[in-house]
Formats: sequence, structure tokens, C-alpha cells
Amino acid sequence: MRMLLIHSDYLEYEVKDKALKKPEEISEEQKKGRLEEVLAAFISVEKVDEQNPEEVVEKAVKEIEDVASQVKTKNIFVYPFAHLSSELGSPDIALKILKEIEEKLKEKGYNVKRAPFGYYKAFKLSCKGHPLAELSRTIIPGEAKKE
Ligand SMILES: Nc1ncnc2c1ncn2[C@@H]1O[C@H](CO)[C@@H](NC(=O)[C@@H](N)CO)[C@H]1O
Repeated sequence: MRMLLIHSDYLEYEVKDKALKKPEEISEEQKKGRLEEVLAAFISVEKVDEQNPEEVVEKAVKEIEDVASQVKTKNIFVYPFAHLSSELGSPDIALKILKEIEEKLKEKGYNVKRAPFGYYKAFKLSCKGHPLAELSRTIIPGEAKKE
């Protein structure tokens, strides 16, 4: 999994078009979203993650919590982003993993939004620009077989 973490004054998105034949079903309300004072987590789920999705979810949640506590926000935007890797995992498993990350963060008391999966979306972001405002993480399942 590749994650780009941006601490931002806000993130807002608007769904524009389908990017997959069968994108995630969404309500009218989910076609737009915005969070203020947010840690945006742009996530590419990779093929290797399919070897141990549970472990990847756990590691991703830990990394997000770690940065969120450093930048002092409880607002998290989980944003599916297929542009951080050339070895993307399957959409079905990717969506499952992203939903799990969202759920686990909510269980831990974070205010979480997740952008819809399988769409082209317009988005606006206002990166805060402090030293911890732009971070990236690479997460590999521990038991992943080394080719
Ligand atoms: N392995 C993967 N990891 C994360 N997201 C993934 C994915 N496979 C599919 N998606 C989702 O489907 C859209 C088309 O690839 C993706 N859309 C996007 O990435 C938008 N920024 C528009 O390009 C994304 O919603």
C-alpha cells in the first residue's frame, strides 16, 4: 500500500464520472464531501496487500493515527487514489481494505469521511505547509513473500 498524507485546512471533492464499470454505489449526499482541519490520506492499495489485507489495514490505521496525533487533528479523509503505484490491487479488495480503514478509525473515535470509490472526482485541498504537512508511507504485509 502507498499512502500520501496531507495535513490540510480543508479537503472537498465532487464526483464527476465513473472511472470503473462498476463503481461503489453511492447516495446523492455522497457525491460531494468536505472536511475542515483534516489529515487527508490518499491511498493506493497494491497487489502485495492482497496477501494479508487485515495486517495492511492495521498498519495503515496505526500510521494514520501516528501522524494525526502529531499534527493534532481528529478529522481524517480516506481518499482512494489509484495514482501512487504501478502495481494496483484489485478494485474489490481495495474497496474492502479502504472501508476497513474507515471503520477502524471511526471505532477509535476519529471523525472520518471516505471519498467514493471508482469515480473521477474534482477535489480541492489546502496543504498547511508545515514540516509534517506532507508525508508518504509504504506499507507491506509482514508475511508478504519476497519474489
Ligand atoms: N488499487 C486501488 N487503490 C485505490 N483506489 C482504487 C484502486 N483501484 C481502483 N481504485 C478506484 O477506482 C478508480 C479508478 O481506478 C480510482 N479513482 C481515482 O483514483 C481518482 N483519483 C480518479 O482517478 C479509485 O477510486
